[in-house]
Amino acid sequence: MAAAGGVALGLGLSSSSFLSGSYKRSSLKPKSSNSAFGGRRRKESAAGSTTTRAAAWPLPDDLFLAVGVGLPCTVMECGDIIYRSTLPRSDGLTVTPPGLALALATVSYLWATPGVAPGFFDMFVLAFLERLFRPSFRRDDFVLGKKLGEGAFGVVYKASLADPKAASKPKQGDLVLKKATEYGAVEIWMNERVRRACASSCAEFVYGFLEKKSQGKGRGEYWLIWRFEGEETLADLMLSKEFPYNVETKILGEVQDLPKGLERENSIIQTIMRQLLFALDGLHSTGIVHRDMKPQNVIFSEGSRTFKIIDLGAATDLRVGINYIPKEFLLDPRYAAPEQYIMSTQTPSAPSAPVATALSPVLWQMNLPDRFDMYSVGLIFLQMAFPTLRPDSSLIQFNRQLKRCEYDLNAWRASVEPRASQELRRGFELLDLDEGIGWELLTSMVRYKARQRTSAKAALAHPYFNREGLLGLSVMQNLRLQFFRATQKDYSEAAKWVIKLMARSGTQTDGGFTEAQLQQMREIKPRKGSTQRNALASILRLQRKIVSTLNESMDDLNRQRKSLWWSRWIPREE
Ligand SMILES: Nc1ncnc2c1ncn2[C@@H]1O[C@H](COP(=O)(O)OP(=O)(O)OP(=O)(O)O)[C@@H](O)[C@H]1O
Repeated sequence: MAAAGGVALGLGLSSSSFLSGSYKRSSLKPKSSNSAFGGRRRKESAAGSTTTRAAAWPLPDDLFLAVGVGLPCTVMECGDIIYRSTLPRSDGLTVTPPGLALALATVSYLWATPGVAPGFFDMFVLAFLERLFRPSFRRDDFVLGKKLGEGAFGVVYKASLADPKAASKPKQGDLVLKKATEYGAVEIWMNERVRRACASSCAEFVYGFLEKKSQGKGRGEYWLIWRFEGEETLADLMLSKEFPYNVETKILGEVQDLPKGLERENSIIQTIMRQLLFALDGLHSTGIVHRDMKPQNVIFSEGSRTFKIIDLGAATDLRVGINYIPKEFLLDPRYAAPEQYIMSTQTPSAPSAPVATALSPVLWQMNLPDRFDMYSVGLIFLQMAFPTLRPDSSLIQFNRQLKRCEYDLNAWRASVEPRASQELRRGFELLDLDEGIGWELLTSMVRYKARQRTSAKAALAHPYFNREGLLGLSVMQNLRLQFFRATQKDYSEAAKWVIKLMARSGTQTDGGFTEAQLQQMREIKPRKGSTQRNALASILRLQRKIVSTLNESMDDLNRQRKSLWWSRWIPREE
């Protein structure tokens, strides 16, 4: 009966692995050379097209038992059933070109911005560990100092620890405390995410907690704690007449031994821009879009001598779909890009966090949401170069002018340059240094179409940040510049040109398109009166309605699911 037991165990295994098991060769001796088990033939089509194979044993009472299912030997390697040496080796992986391509594609997808694999690691390992070792604080642990600011999302104070000697509390030094009135939990999540993914991009976050209301009624308040980075924001520094020289000493620790002038100012602005883009690239690479980039939200960190980003209250984490609501409208009109939404309005609200993470590279590539911040940084660059555009009123006026020029900076320049003031002309001169490389970078950021704007990573690789300017570019850097220029071109103009060309040369006999046909291609409108067309239109309308209803119900479901998911991460009341 040992054989019967063995057969039962062997169900579903291929005959090769089956035979390398506990059978003794003698007990399996076939009666004929082409039948593995003698007595019965395998149920296998001659062409090998069937995948079902029956194997049976003669048992003592001529009883046949057990059926195995496996691939036919025409498909898989079975080897000679008697001599093991002829069986295929089971020593591991065979690398094939399609397999390798598939593996590479999978790895690139998992690591493409904003990063599916790092996202899962962050969500299920790092965030979990951080929660275990999180220190605990209460509002009473701090003494509030002067008010630093009050915005739409809360009140910010300078603060210090009530008992600096207390164990398990953060190191000495001043802190910043924010009592969040809105989106407190989201801001805590964002800051914790940034601390794990790109700590140097933003002000150092210490902790966030939920404090019960003193009377025990209501939801309680969220408090956020950061290390105090410094007294001045970029906005404060830009207000000074000394800008950008007032930043030079802060960044370098000393004044450069150079005469004051455009070259020196340009190199200081370059350093500020590099630091800003570096910080922003850190956020974008991890799937966070700030949505409120402005000089007021860039603080100079005295400790690291760099500019850091603050105020993640309006930020959105597209890796896990947190605070991402397509219909939401959150922006500062002075610095906001012309598009109202960072994601297409056709995109439904993000699904549950793990699903959102898995799909995030697709959504990111479809919408390029980071380009919203790039427009704002472009405006900061513009304000640094043109002192006249620094006051709010001038920036608002500039925005109006740019809108009139259809967001084309070159058109704006052409309209203002002939009657420009001395100060405005100086700004153009600064950006025109090194064959206009600064102007080129600026125009690649401030564009109407998000897709045509450069990313923070590409901007950092721009030759503007090369110290010696264009003349000092190596062959590789020159190639990179050519590539950058090629990717920045507006190909819609080229498409229009091709269409025009086709119209001119096209005739029906030549097989080309006539002007009338092209017009039809441009605006395909349904003709009236066709019953077939009307029926098709009704079906399409119905289909659209079903899809939008489904999306809305999915959104509702996801909102409920997400609120459950959220409760795991939001700090509980202390
Ligand atoms: N880590 C920090 N170190 C030093 N100062 C800080 C820090 N964080 C915030 N500040 C100061 O507090 C001010 C307000 O901070 P923040 O912008 O985060 O608050 P807010 O309530 O969201 O304000 P708003 O809505 O106006 O942007 C900042 O302008 C800055 O001067």
